[in-house]
Amino acid sequence: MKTTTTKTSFSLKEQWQIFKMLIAFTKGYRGQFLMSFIAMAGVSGIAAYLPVVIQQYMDNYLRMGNATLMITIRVSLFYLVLTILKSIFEYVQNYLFQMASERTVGDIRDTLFDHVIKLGMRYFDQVPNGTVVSRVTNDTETIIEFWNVFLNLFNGLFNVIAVGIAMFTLDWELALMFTAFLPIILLLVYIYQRYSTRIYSQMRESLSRLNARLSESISGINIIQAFAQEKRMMAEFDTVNQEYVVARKAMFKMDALLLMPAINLIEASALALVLFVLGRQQIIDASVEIGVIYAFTSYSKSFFHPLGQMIDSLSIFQDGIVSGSRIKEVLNYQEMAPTSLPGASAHITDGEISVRDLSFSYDGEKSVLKNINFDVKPGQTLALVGQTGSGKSSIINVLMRFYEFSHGKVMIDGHDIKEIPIEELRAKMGLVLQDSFMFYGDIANNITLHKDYNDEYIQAAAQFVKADDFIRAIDGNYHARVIEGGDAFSTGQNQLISFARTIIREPKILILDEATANIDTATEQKIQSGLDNMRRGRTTIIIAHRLSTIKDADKILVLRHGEIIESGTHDELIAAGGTYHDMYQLQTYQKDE
Ligand SMILES: Nc1ncnc2c1ncn2[C@@H]1O[C@H](COP(=O)(O)OP(=O)(O)OP(=O)(O)O)[C@@H](O)[C@H]1O
Repeated sequence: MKTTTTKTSFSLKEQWQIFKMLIAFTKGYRGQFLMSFIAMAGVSGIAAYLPVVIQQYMDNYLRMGNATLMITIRVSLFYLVLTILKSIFEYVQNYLFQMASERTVGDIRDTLFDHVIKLGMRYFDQVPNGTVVSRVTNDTETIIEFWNVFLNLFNGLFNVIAVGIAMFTLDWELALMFTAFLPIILLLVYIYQRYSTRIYSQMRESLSRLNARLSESISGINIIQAFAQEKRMMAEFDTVNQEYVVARKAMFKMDALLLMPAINLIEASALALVLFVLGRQQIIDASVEIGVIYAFTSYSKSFFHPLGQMIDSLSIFQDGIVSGSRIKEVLNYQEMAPTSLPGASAHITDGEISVRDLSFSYDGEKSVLKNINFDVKPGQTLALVGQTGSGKSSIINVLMRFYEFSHGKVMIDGHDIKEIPIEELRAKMGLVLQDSFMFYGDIANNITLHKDYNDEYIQAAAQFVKADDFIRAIDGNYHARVIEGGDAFSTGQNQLISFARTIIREPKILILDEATANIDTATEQKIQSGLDNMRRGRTTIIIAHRLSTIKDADKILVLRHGEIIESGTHDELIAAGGTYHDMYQLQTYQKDE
């Protein structure tokens, strides 16, 4: 399945489906949207009625010369009350609409996050982090704008209806002249829609190229600087930036030409025509009511302007559809993280592992593990060695159930691994990776991961893995701030914290995937005693490139191209004089040199 779309134009049917998906999110807030539309109808009604109040005052009183002070005050007060009422309706309309659309989009964000956090690792292998972030933030933000399109759309519609009724009531012939301009507006909508779709899609594509270039540059900044690639990156960025500027220029040109100026022109023409007709009538029979002229002059603005806003919104509609399609795509991605079988209830008690005929592939095509068989008794240590890409981490990925496997059997304590609930599996298998991720918070939170352990327990865990000394030496001790990613501490210190995080959960099985690879040999020796403490009495699987660190393992498996090619203890493998022997010789030789 394709996971990231760059598609920016959609057929009507596709647009309708995306629209339906977005509309489904309004479910809990339809009452608010409805109330907002009712308030909007009120605003349009009052706005259309206000000129009638003035028109009647002018034609019935001023023109007739019978406007008393009392009448004038009454008309003014009436006008004032209507205006205040209109403002209240406007407030209700905007407040409810914005509230409902913010809440809807809040729900979309939650739904997206809840979905993404449960997705299988394959999704994250295929989709760059920046893209996932953009789906949950930028694309949902666009949906707020998208709802505003409907605000403008209904506003325009209510206005046309209310002003239309008012105009026809006042003078149907003049009203007909105004409405005769509507087909021109429709033509404008058609032309604008045709050009804007193309121009906006070009603009969005160049913006997404710009974002991609930017995020690539920032994530690879150390490599860019180390290899003196700044000039090339600047030139490439400038090219995509210029493309974006050109696309935006095209959009401004189109907007400047087609939007408000065109609407203003139509409005002025309609008004000119009406004035011409009224002027002629005045010359012929002096029957023109001055208030009607006033009313039609105000209507020309309120009739055509909301229509202009409606056209302006059309491009945002397209943006919303594109963002909606991306949101839909994420929600439709159904390859979830592996789960246990329904009703799974097995427990891990001793930590005995047995793997039979395990084959595994990430993409369903290329096998990265072929026919893997091994057993680890409780408390034993198994080491996996082999060249880069030989499949060591893939075995861990299968054991941790990060990826689903389709061939073979993995048993823990005699239970099929799929019969063990995922929570039980993750609670009893302690994983330490090469890069220990630190969460925003303090050291204690990073050890407990917000589970309820008391302070003594936290300290005991840190002492056990030899992390206590360094933690006590820093300001704030266990409550020292940790920034996301753990940049405040050294790699070794981060690793010690992650050991404490693992050991506090008292796992039955320990998995160390190059846990000391980023640490210098001197620090590694210090950390080693912490690691030895962790391993004692626990089934342990270790991946290590430095073979000196796994000499004491009960069994060593040597992998090549996803297959086990040698298996035995360090002494047995050295005696066998095979690949392990050569690897060990090479490392010892390099060290001696
Ligand atoms: N997430 C993934 N998606 C697709 N293929 C992958 C993925 N991770 C690893 N591979 C492929 O699977 C094979 C085995 O990789 P694996 O990471 O298990 O090797 P490794 O022995 O742990 O290597 P290293 O020592 O470099 O960590 C490699 O060919 C690799 O390209």
